[in-house]
Amino acid sequence: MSQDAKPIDVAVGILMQPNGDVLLGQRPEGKPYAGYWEFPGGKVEPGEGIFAALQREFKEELGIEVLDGEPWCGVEHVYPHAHVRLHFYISRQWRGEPQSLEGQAFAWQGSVGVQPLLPATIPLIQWLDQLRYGEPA
Ligand SMILES: Nc1nc2c([nH]c(=O)n2[C@H]2C[C@H](O)[C@@H](COP(=O)(O)OP(=O)(O)OP(=O)(O)O)O2)c(=O)[nH]1
Repeated sequence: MSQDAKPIDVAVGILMQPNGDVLLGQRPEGKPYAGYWEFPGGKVEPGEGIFAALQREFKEELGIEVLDGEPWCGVEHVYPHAHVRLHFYISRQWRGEPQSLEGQAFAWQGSVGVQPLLPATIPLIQWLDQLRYGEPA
């Protein structure tokens, strides 16, 4: 895909527990960057709102209903396979217990220790630590 192509919008959700733990998932076989860790989410469909896409993806992948989401930050990244515009939301309220409906591995993480992470997601981890634990002294 050409780097000039219009970016693809992707809705991404960071589920955050009261203790600050966040949920990561591992990309399945058959997708670009299979085995890499990411925050759950996926491409926004034509005519779909970003938060609606996020709710749909969480229903499909994890079987939960995301009840609220605060837009947090946007990141654009050009991969060899696609030019993506990622819309990250932080969600603290959902209904149901996450289950792996599409065979992916998921992990709740405090300080994120799973590796490797998708390149565009790497900077988020430090920003997230600043959000959860404050600026380093
Ligand atoms: N979900 C998610 N996607 C991310 C993150 N970081 C990052 O660069 N991406 C990129 C990888 C992909 O190019 C794109 C998401 O597309 P995808 O292929 O996983 O989406 P999808 O589930 O809708 O895929 P499909 O229906 O086409 O199979 O966003 C992240 O933290 N979470």
